[in-house]
Amino acid sequence: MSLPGLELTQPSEERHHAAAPPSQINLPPGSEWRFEVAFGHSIKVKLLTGTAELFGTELAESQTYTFCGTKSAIYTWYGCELEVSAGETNTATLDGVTPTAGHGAGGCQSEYVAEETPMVEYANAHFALETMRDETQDSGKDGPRVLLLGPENAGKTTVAKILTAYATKVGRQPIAVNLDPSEGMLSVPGTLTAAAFRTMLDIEEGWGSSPMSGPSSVPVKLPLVYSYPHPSPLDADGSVYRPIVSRLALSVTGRMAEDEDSRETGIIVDTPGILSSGKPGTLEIINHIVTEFAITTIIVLGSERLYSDMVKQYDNKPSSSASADAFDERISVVKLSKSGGCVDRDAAFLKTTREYQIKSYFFGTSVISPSPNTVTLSPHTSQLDFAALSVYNYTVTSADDEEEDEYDPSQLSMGDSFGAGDNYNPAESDRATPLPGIVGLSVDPASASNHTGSSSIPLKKALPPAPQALANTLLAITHAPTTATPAQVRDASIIGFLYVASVEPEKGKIHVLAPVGGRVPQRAMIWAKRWPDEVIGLLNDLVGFIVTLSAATVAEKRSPPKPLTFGWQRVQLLGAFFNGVLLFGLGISVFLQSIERFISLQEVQNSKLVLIMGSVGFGLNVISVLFFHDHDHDHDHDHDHGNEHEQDSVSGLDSSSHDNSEEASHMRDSATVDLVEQKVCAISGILT
Ligand SMILES: Nc1ncnc2c1ncn2[C@@H]1O[C@H](COP(=O)(O)OP(=O)(O)OP(=O)(O)O)[C@@H](O)[C@H]1O
Repeated sequence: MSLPGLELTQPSEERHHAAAPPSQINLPPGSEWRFEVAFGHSIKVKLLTGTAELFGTELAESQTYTFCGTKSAIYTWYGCELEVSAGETNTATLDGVTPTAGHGAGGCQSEYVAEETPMVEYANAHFALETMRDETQDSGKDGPRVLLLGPENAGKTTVAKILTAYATKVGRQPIAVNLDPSEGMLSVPGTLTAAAFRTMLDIEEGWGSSPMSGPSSVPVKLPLVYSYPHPSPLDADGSVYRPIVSRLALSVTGRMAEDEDSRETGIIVDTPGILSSGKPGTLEIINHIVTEFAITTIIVLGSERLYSDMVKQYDNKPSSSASADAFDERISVVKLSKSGGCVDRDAAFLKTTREYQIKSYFFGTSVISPSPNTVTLSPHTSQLDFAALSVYNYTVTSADDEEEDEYDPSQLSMGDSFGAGDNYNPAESDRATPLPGIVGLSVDPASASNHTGSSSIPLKKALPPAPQALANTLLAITHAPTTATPAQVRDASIIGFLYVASVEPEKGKIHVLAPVGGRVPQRAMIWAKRWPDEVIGLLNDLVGFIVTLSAATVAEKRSPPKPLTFGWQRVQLLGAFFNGVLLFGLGISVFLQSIERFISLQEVQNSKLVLIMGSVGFGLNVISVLFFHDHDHDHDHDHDHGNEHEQDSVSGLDSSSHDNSEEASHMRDSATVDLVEQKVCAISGILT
């Protein structure tokens, strides 16, 4: 909307694309350059001289890094010079966000140099942890287990990244754990993850990428993912969150027991800001995490009150580790300053970030800004019979939203958690033993039994007809078999995700987008009905993006030519064979002509036959090449062909291959082919 005379119109395309000239930024030692870039616009940053790091990960000199939709900072210990220039402005990236280039260097919305930073404190925290790690080598005890607490936007994730990056830089292998379902670490939002970091983090991508994101210049990390499709840990009074945290802690402890490097280095746990809000139930969840991960160091950021509470509750108390008594292992509570650079991210920015995480899971990082370092992926569409799927849905009440789902415990089978063959014991898994010496946080046994009883796992199987609400949401494919009990489904780790593009209840079909081709694994799935929020028209939004990419990215990346289908390969091989015969025949013919007078006429006739055969071969080869291009072109635009492609992907690979994540990643790598053709094909398939 515009007001006449005030020129409050939408910024023009020209203004979007007006590239600011490259700026040079000189950073004195111990300072940082803070910058904010809007979604849809990108900036390019190059380190010209000196050394610099982004949240602990060092920038390479003369390498161009592209940033888009980010609020970040580049710090230097010894001083450096940066060159900042405008990148591309992509108008077809993300829905609901108008790409705007700001007035800062390179089109940043905001950018400035800050000389007061808490980086020395953070580095000291790292060296203190290093001292503890060194002690583990001699004594045999486990490395430090660090818990980061603080309100929202206090910089917890940033400190987790810095401590992880510094640890990997000195050759350690920390296990980073993300317990914040509102943002995914190496995964989509709505998950709790853990990953062992042996190699550097990704400057542009934050934590980096997993093998499911395709090839990457930075070594990929393999995360362990559990589904928690709720925005807050307090949903259902933590009765869903706590068992999943226990499960994750069990896996992390198991890894530490088997991996000497991880055991020595320890773990770094990032938490959601709501745990530090003082709301009812938050202290119980903090206690659960401290107990399950046998935390030894609690770092509090940006809240004096929380720090004081934590000191009272935990400081100098023995940790819950089995070896705590033997080594006299005690918890220490530490306060670190919140960086002045921490910015509040509004709801729209966070929503767009989540959308980007989901889109990039399926389409690659180039979905946000095509650049040489981004990856373009090619997901597959398929049509599934809903009745053949085993889809589970959490039927719980949100902390913020009282009217919710059809939670009716009577509908949940009593045998679900204690059924034959199910050895799950909620008393063990859901409740952590309170820390010795810690009082005041024990949970009321009545309320505990409310959530640990056999009928309390609020997971219900979604029965046909397929609910319309499935559209535009994610399905998490678990490792649990389709016959698993709700407890097993909840406790199972995740293989991958499907995006439900549309639902046809009358036909009992759903159209899904999968990161890899082939048959969808026959496993139990968890429907992310509540969280992450709907991503409307994931496919439709991308049509414009694909067109843009066809000109920019595909040409730039010079992707390898699409391999021929087997039938056309045979035609071309035949043509090549005839070509060979032609050349050979030509040679023979010339030879025979030259000695014609010495041999019989019949042989000369034969040489002419060879010549004709060769000509036919040449013609066939030319036709096959021409036809291949025609076919390729048709493939892009023909709806029917899209349907054939869809059928192929449904009846393709056996599901067992999906169990192995490395295999899946390999499949994913091989699926990184010409985007334009495959995407249009996928879209034509999904729209019909
Ligand atoms: N020194 C800094 N300069 C510029 N931006 C920063 C700095 N430190 C953190 N930020 C940015 O501030 C925002 C909030 O930081 P961060 O995500 O680390 O907070 P958090 O406590 O983990 O938040 P939440 O609890 O909401 O997940 C992020 O976008 C982060 O990149």
